[in-house]
Order: sequence, then structure tokens, then C-alpha cells
Amino acid sequence: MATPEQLEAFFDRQRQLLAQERQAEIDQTSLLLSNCSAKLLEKKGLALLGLGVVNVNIGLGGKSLVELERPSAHHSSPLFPPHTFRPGDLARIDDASTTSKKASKSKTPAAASKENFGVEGVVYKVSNSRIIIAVDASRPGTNEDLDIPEHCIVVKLANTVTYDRMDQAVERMSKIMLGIAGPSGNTQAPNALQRVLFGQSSPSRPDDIGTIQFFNSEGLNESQKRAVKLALAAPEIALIHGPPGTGKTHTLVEVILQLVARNKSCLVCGASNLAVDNLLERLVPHKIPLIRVGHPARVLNDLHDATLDSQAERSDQAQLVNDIKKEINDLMNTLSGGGKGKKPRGAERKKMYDEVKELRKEYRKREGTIVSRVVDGAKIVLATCHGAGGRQLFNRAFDVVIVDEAAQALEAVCWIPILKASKLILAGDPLQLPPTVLSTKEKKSGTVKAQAPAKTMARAKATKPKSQKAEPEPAKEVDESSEDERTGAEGYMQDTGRPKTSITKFGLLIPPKSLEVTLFDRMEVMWGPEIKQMLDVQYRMNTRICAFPSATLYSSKLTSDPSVANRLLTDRDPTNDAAQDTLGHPIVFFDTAGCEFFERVDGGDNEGKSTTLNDEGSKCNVNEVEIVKQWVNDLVNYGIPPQEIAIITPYQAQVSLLSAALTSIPGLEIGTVDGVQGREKDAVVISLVRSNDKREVGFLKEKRRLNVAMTRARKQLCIVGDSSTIRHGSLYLKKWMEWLEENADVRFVGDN
Ligand SMILES: Nc1ncnc2c1ncn2[C@@H]1O[C@H](COP(=O)(O)OP(=O)(O)OP(=O)(O)O)[C@@H](O)[C@H]1O
Repeated sequence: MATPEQLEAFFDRQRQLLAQERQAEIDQTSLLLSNCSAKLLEKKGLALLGLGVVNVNIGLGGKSLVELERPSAHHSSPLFPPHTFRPGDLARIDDASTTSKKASKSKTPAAASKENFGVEGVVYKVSNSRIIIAVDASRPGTNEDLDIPEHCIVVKLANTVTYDRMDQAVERMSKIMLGIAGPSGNTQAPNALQRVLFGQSSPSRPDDIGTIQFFNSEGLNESQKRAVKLALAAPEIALIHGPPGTGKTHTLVEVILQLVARNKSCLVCGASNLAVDNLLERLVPHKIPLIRVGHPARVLNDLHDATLDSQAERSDQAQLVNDIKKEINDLMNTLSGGGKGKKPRGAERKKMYDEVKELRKEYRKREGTIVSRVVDGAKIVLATCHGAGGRQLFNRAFDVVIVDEAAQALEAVCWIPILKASKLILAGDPLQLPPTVLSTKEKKSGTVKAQAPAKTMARAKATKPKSQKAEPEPAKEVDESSEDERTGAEGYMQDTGRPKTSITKFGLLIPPKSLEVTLFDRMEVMWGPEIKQMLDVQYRMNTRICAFPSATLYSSKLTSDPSVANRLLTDRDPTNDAAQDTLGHPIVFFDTAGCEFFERVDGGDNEGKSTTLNDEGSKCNVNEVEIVKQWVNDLVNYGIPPQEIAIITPYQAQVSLLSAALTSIPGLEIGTVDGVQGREKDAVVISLVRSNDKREVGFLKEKRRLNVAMTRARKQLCIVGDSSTIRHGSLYLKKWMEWLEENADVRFVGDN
């Protein structure tokens, strides 16, 4: 059992890591804001310039919704340039005149904002020609008048709201676990789940749940059924481990239906809006009373009916708020001079603002009542982990909380919903992408190489073409301990953050080395395999594509459903003999070893970052682009629809080169690994980029990224890379190269 000192050390470590991460995010944004001109920020996708206000409305929560567009007088096109604004982002509206060249050539938005007190808000909606910012005009420090200038710009700010909520969750959780009184002066005893999470007691024996009638009686395999049973029977915690394509969502839907049938209330969360909507989409057809909490603009269009906003609007009491909304809008219109009379001034203006203030208060009160009623009527509430900390769910308790994509969520963000429930089901795959953590990003130096002239690509068949019928040779288990440094937190590994399966620190509360160690990882190390069920049949990949990840990451337990095991690109037209050489192989490897197809560094160091449009320092490889281009052209010429082809590469600079080279084939998906988790395509091409004398592989060392990249293809995976560089990156990469040599259709590239 963890001692109070151990508990304190654990929470202190969480606080420290979160503070570092918050700072890293603020530094990144403020560095850009203070160093870059507005123009440069727009180029980087972090600002929109030359905007005008087209409307100000009242939205949910009594917030002012400021709609901005590019006025035709100042722009030849109303369309925004590429940008990174997403609903939920924090943004500031600044006066364009104080940031314009006229005012000061070198003025940055940060400097300008000091002068013009820009209005801060949250991006509510964004299309390719309009951005709507929700501003809480009643917030202290915000001018009730709003007073938005005629010409303005919008800049993106660091979003600290999530950190605030995580900090609050850490405080609440630590108080509960350490028996410290809260603001009300009372202490709250930890519930059984919380005791298990922090090593105060071991998980209880599973409940007897009797025989289960599955809703999806024929559509669940044995491991999925075991996972459903584990999730229902576990009194405190269950982990569902879903490797790629194994039906994690499919299984969770069954779990949720079973919980509804047992009259349990359930808070279903995901690390991202996409994860939540993915589940919502699959739950809607079952017609269970559910509600989606969160920014309506972030929810996929087809699912709007399920949102709290939409249900509140359709409720019987909606008229109560609509009347007030109209009154506020009318008053605001008069105040801005939009009415028939003159723009009110002086005392009259002040009086009207006071009225607006009162009306806003009343609006929020009535809206709160409606929201409560709507949430009361739902058995299942869906939200992101962070969204579960919003006021709509304040003081609400649930029987069960489910966190999907838990291996991509920071531990503290999971505590936000966990504080509302007494039982927890975590689902995810800790062997795919970890949560994005800025504060531990290694700064790796790039090797600048003179660029080798692009050689004409020649394809020479490997000396040992593989028979299609032959079973793939399983790769040998990788000796993880010899290649991975420990993180310092015993039981986790450096490059995967994964628990070492051989190490179960039963009941031991280990402070994490980094935020990449997730709650899923920690629970696995702490309580061992008893609380976990892995889904072991995959429904995505040809069995050869699945063989290497299965053998090296999933202890050879991942098998292929017969419906997909032998799928090939030739399935579309098996009679086309000419296409066999291109389409008939599930794994193709273009090995550029010895070709001197060296990588190039694009400026400074910005490995694989895809969050901004800035790409200084990312790496690229023009010769690989040529190979990929020719291969993709071949695929398309043999009838593979471009929509069924994805190109994945670890570097944003290579994404840019590939995109430019393949503009003639619209519909192709080209991106970094971060954007493709959860996706699948018939054909996937991976461009590994790294090729250098120093044998540096950077990003590629990360097994989890590589795992995501190599498990997206249904029918064919084509790898382009320099085995002589890659094999020296890590023991895992060496095994992969060896495995490819034995099992792929290897094509050497080089002189004719
Ligand atoms: N028992 C099953 N029988 C037949 N098909 C199944 C079964 N389970 C899952 N599938 C199919 O497998 C595919 C993947 O399922 P699902 O989307 O639930 O997987 P996932 O694990 O959530 O995926 P991801 O790898 O993206 O996380 C879907 O097309 C689904 O219909």
C-alpha cells in the first residue's frame, strides 16, 4: 500500500510535469507571437489578417459570437489561406491598424496587443471563408462594449484551459487521496476505484455477472466477448487493449449497450473529439438516450442532433432562452448603431449595457436549467476527457466512466472524468501513438548532406522473389531490454513508454518519468494482466502485413480474420496478368542502400512536427519522392483509386515535396504518422527519408510511430528507404530490415 509520502511524491511529480508542459506550450506560442510579424504568423497558419466583422450574435452560455470574414474590398478572394485554427482554440482579435506595416514595420501582434488590448475568445466555428470567435463579454477584463475594430486580425494563442482543468483535477485527487479538506472544509474519502488507481488497495475479485446475452450475438469474436465480460465484471477497473483493426470501437459499443441494459449511467470519453464522435456514430443507430457534450462546431455534422446544444434548442423550455436571446441581440444592435435611431451615448448607453449584463445573467440561469434537464434525461453522456470538466457536467456522478484512446491521453486529463465515477474502463493501444508531449521533445541535430543527384530509378527484381502462397516467416521476439533505456521510472521503457511485460510492480505507485507514461501503462504495470484483455483478431490487414508487428509488439498473438488474411490489390481484377507484378505483393520494399540517395535538411530542426505550417528544419529525400511517385502512378494506372492510397512519411518537409510532386493525382492522402492513426487504406506507401553516413534515424526509432505507419494498409504496404542507414537505428529497426529482406518483394534501386 502506498504511503502518504509516496502519494505526495506521485502527485508532486504530476504537478511538476504538467507545469513543464504548460510552460513549453506557452513558450512555443509566445516565442512565435513575439518574434514574428503578423504576416509571418499568417504564413505559419497562426494568424488570419485583413478581417472584418460581419455579425455579432449571442450563443450558448450567453457568449458573443463574433463572425469575421475577409472583406471583398481588401482581398481578391474571400477564402482564407491555409491555417491551423480549429474550434476550441484560444484566439485573440486584434486591431489590424496597430499591427499593420503602416503603424510599425516591425510590430509583432504581441507588441501591438499591449497597445490595443485585443479581445480574447475561443474559436467557435471555422470554415474556409469565415471564422467565429466566442467571446465572454461578461468576463472580468473584457470590455462589455466589445468594441471590435473595423479591420482586425485574429491570432492563435496558447490554450491553457486544458491545463487549468488538469491542475484542478490533480488538486482534487491529491486532496481526496491524502485526506486533505477541500474548500468546504470537509474531507472526501477515496472510493474503491481511486484506492486502486493509487495503490491503496488491489482490484477486487470480478463480480458474478451470470450469462450474458450479447446484443451483437454473431458479430463478436472470442477475445471481444472476453473483453466485454471483463469490463462488466470488474468492480473497479478494466483495460481493453485493441491493436490495429481489432474492433476496439466495436467492442466498446457492446459494453455500452450492456451497461445501458443494466441501468448504469455512463460517461463515455475520448482523448480527442474524433475518438468521441467515432463512438457516437456507432451508438446513434441503437437509439439509446445519449447526449454529446462539447463545442458543437467540433462535432461531426451528421451527429449534431445528439449534441447538448441541439437537444437544448429542441427542448420544451427552449423558448425561455430564445426570448432573452432576442432581447440581448436587439439591444446590442441598437448599441452598435444598427437600429433605426441614433447610436445611444452617455448615460443612455451605460443604462443599456447594464440591461445587457442583467439579461446575460438571466440567460445563463435559464439555460443552466434547460441543460440540467437535458443531461438528466440521458443515460449516456459523451465528451472529450477535457470537456467532461465543463460546467454542463459540474457535480454530476456516473456509475461508469469509459475512456477510449486512453493510450493517447495524459494521465491527469483522464482524472477529470474519473473524479465523476466509481468504475473505470480504459480502451486503447499503448503500442500506437503516445500523447503528444512538448516538454520532453528531444532536440536532435540533423545531418546536412550534399544532395545526391537524382538517379533514374531502375527496378531490379530481388534475387529471391517470394512465393505468394508461402506463409510469412514470423520475426523473432525483439530483445527489448538490450535496446531500450529505462526511463528511470522502473517498469517503463524509453522509446515506447510501455510497461515491460515481464515487470509487474504489483500495487507499487511509481512516479512517471515523463507525461508519455499514461494511466493505461501505469495500471498495466501496477496490477498486471488480470485487469486487461487484448483483442487478438484483426480485420484490416493481409496476414503478411500483420506478421511483423504481431511478432515483435504483440507477442505473436495478433491473428488475421480469414476474411482479410489473403486480401490483395489484385482482388479488384484478378484476370489482369500485367498488373500482377505491381499489385500482387502484400509487401514491397524499395531498398535504396548504396544509391547515395541522401536525405536533405530543410533549415533548422523540426522533426516530424505537423502542428504548424512552418516546416523549417524538417528532413526530406528527393530521390525517395521519385520512387514513390513512380510507384503510385503505377498503382493508379492499374486501376487503384487514389482515394484508396495513402503515403506516410515521418517528416513534414517530405510531405510537402510529395504533395508537390503528386498534384496530378487528386484524392491521394499524404501525411505524417500523427494524422493517420485509426485510418486505413488499401495501399500504403511509407517513405522513410533517412539516409546518411552517420546512420542517424531520428524519429524512426520510435516503435509506436512506426507501428502506426506499418499497420494502416489493408492489401499492400510499400516501403521506400535506405536499409544501410535504417538498420543501424535500433535493434527493432535492424529486425525490421532483416524481416523485410526475407519477407517482402525486395526491389533494389540504382544503376541500370
Ligand atoms: N467480430 C467482428 N466480426 C467482423 N468484423 C469485425 C468484428 N470486429 C470488428 N470488425 C470490423 O473490423 C473493423 C475495425 O473495427 P473497429 O473500427 O471497431 O476497430 P478499432 O479497433 O476501433 O480500429 P482502430 O484500429 O482504428 O482503433 C470494422 O470494419 C469492424 O466492422
